[in-house]
Amino acid sequence: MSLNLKTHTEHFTNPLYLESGRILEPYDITYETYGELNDDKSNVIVICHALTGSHHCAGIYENENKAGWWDGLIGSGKAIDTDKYFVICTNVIGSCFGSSGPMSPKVPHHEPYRYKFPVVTIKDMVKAQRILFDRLDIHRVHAIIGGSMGGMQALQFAIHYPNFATKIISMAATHATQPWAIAFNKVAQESILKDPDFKQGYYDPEVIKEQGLSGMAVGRMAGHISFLSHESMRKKFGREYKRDDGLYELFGKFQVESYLEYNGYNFTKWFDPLAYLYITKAINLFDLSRGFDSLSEAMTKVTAELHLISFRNDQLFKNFEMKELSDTLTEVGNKNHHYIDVDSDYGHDAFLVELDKFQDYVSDVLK
Ligand SMILES: CC(=O)SCCNC(=O)CCNC(=O)[C@H](O)C(C)(C)COP(=O)(O)OP(=O)(O)OC[C@H]1O[C@@H](n2cnc3c(N)ncnc32)[C@H](O)[C@@H]1OP(=O)(O)O
Ligand SMILES: N[C@@H](CCO)C(=O)O
Repeated sequence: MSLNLKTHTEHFTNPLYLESGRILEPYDITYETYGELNDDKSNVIVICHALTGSHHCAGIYENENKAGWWDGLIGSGKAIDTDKYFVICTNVIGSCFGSSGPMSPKVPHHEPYRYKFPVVTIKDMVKAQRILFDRLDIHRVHAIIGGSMGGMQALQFAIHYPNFATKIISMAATHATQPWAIAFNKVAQESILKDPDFKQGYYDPEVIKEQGLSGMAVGRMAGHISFLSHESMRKKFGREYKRDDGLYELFGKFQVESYLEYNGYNFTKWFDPLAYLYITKAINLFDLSRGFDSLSEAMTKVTAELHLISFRNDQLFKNFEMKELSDTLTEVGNKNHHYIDVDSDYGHDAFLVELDKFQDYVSDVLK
């Protein structure tokens, strides 16, 4: 069957009350759907994206050759089967792919918000999605699935909207962002802020897309180190040197250097620097226990069937962080959660790359 990919943007004029006490008003949410909604609306699956992801998680747009970021997992006959399920993925607020973010026009003068955009949290991102689903007249879903920051959103749904999803799968995430991950984000943030072409937030986005922003490129290189692992880099690149570069040229490159350079500079052509600052801030602030006396108290709210998936060699959100969450659920008497540690060397981005290692698990959970 056809994927039935549709992209939409909804405009909201009611205030969105944020965790910080600030208000976002008005705001837009861009989202994508795949498959068909059934008559009793019982076949909805929500997908939540990571730091630099977007609502485009499956299929290929006309005139493009790159598929959505979880295309291997979502589609006709795939683990998240769009012949059966109606899949929705929204772009989070604070991002740069259609939903309101720091470069969106601020009413009444319609100049971009830039630093005037409020800090948003993962809880705010989830709240905005919940408001969208209300508008779509969807009040309960079969499952919510996400990886990395998407996994954080899935967990936030589990404690703040416990009756919204029957099943929740959170992978490559944590219950609270740890200093190691905040440190990598700090390198990226500082590199962006200190780049003179960032112009203290008053850059021209078209110029950045054209010329790149070396600060952001360097920050993203640090990010890539945290998304891979010692083992996967060794497997991917070894000590291989770029063929055309002389070994004793100062700027001759190892393949790993070439990889970081390519992905760092390429990134600045498709992602907005202010959105990177805002979303990394949201990730840093993530702590499921905020607003509760403890993580244990937060976990007592969970009623959905909850699946926690870690990746053995994830260097960003270590596998034991998910185990801690699983142990806490057990301690508070939750009998409806499952934890698996996927045997993978790849590192954090295994949830994007090594689909074969967890797709059967996902499809079994959804049955
Ligand atoms: C989850 C979400 O919500 S979406 C976020 C997903 N997107 C990102 O993380 C953006 C960055 N992209 C990536 O890191 C990767 O493309 C992944 C993780 C998505 C996929 O990884 P892989 O399939 O293993 O791709 P790989 O890492 O080999 O290649 C990535 C790019 O580096 C390039 N590359 C690989 N090796 C080298 C090298 N030695 N020198 C230069 N470039 C290289 C590839 O050609 C590819 O380029 P392209 O993106 O223009 O096609
Ligand atoms: N590499 C992915 C996951 C990061 O957590 C991204 O950039 O969104």
